Amino acid sequence: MRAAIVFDLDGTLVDSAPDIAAAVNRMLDGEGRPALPLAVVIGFIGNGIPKLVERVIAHCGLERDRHADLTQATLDHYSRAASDRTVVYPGVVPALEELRSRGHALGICTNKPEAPARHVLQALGLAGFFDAVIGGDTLATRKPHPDPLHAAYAALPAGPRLYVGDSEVDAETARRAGVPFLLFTEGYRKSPVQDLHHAASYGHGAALPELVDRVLALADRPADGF
Ligand SMILES: O=C(O)COP(=O)(O)O
Ligand SMILES: [Mg+2]
Repeated sequence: MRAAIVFDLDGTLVDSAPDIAAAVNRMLDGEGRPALPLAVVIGFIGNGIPKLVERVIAHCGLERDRHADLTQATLDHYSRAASDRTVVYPGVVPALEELRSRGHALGICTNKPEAPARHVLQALGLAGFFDAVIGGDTLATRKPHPDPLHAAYAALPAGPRLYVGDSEVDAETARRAGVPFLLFTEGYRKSPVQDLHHAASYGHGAALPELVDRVLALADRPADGF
């Protein structure tokens, strides 16, 4: 069965938080503010850069009416260094190779803006796996709105659909799109696994190909009601 499998990017395929935190901290440095620890910035990731900056502003007590220019400054810093410290999670490359060799079509639906998302995919050697890349600024809406996910499937050949992600936002997006969700448990999730609506979960990329088979087989049985 050839499926259309769409992946989230940050915290699912790549550990990009160190570069995101570096961009935030360069912006804060420009404001004369101290750097934030990585763990704090990770807690702000998931809804795209504008929301991330809104959370930084609230956390640091910066002026809220600076949101537009602080977002632009963060994006500028990030765009200049989006792949310096970002790494692909273990097992992801062989898993993507295996999924492609089984004939599945792969896509990306991320809240990261599309340009840096494409840059990161290219720089880390992942771009060739994906036939669709939808970023946080590709459409007028972003996750958890289901439209970006629908747009990713629309750009792939028809087939059973799966979404793979790491966060509350991804689980909610899949739920709203009516698509089974595979949860990567080692990304930037904030709540316990059981609080996220998901069909299956995994903690290492190597588990993905078999898990995809299992969830596709389940989804094929109408009584399971995904
Ligand atoms: O940019 C973000 O906030 C999150 O990006 P993601 O959707 O790839 O996890
Ligand atoms: Mg993510």
